[in-house]
Amino acid sequence: MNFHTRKWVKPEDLNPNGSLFGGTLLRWIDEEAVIYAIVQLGNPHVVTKFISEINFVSSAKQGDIIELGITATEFGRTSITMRCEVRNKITRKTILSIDKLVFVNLDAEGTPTPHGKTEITYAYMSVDKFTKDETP
Ligand SMILES: CCCCCCCCCCCCCCCC(=O)SCCNC(=O)CCNC(=O)[C@H](O)C(C)(C)COP(=O)(O)OP(=O)(O)OC[C@H]1O[C@@H](n2cnc3c(N)ncnc32)[C@H](O)[C@@H]1OP(=O)(O)O
Repeated sequence: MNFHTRKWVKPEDLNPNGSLFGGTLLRWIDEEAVIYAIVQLGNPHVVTKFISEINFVSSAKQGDIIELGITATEFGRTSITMRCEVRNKITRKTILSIDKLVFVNLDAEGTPTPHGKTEITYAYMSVDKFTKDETP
């Protein structure tokens, strides 16, 4: 799993207990996951369909740097399924895990449409970004 996105937990991200708001973290994950799905499927018309149990394993506090990891686990006909993990960048302690996030590939009318993908790729709109060995 690649942890591409890092976030610095700031005062505006905190709940009244002083730890990272769960809803804020979920918003960051939804955004990260949809960008991943758009890149993998090569289509900007993608929606969140299903998110499985969310396990808030440990909390993050102000000043922590956290990183979001997403990987595709299954390519369906019109859907892509991903797994997500969030961890503390310094300690590597897991903050959250989600086993299943399903996004659906849509046509211009908003109808599910086959994406034709079967495996993880490293290209977007036919532009190769890196080879597998070069991924950060
Ligand atoms: C590089 C960057 C460029 C950026 C460039 C700009 C981009 C700029 C655009 C940004 C975009 C942002 C997007 C943000 C993310 C939202 O915020 S999306 C908003 C929240 N989500 C929604 O509003 C979706 C609402 N739901 C729906 O509209 C309909 O349920 C859907 C998604 C059209 C699907 O309809 P449906 O009748 O369920 O369709 P159906 O054909 O039965 O199933 C479709 C697939 O879903 C699967 N599925 C259905 N139900 C389930 C379930 N409960 N569990 C698991 N899978 C299921 C099916 O198995 C099927 O998969 P495949 O077997 O074909 O692989």
